[in-house]
Amino acid sequence: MNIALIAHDNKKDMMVNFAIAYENILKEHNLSATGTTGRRIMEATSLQVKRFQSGPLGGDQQIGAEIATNSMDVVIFLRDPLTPQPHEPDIQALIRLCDVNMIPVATNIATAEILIRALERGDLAWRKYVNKK
Ligand SMILES: O=C(CO)COP(=O)(O)O
Repeated sequence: MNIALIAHDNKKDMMVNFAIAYENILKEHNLSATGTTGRRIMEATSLQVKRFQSGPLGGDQQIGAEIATNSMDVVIFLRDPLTPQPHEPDIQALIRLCDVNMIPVATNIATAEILIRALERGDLAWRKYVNKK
């Protein structure tokens, strides 16, 4: 499965802890991330992560392009709803495209935990059968 990992600055420690806690599950998948999130995950774990641009510099749009072609299977995006983001339109567009393509997306840690356990159980195996680019 192709998994996107994204976290706003106030949620990056949480994302790093998530990646450490679930490293054994995540290592079985193809991981992508926005620039800084990906760097932080790779510094803290032995996971290999394909890094796009930093979010405010276009990383959300790059991952959005993957989502638009239905090439992401799971998106974990730990958003900070209490801090204004300069690239808010990019964030909204990314989440909208998940809904367009029915891609499972978690925007907080509580849902992220549920999604990763669903992934481990094989509940997301149906993603293999959707049309990809
Ligand atoms: O801003 C982000 C998502 O909207 C995250 O980008 P970084 O991982 O580069 O900080």
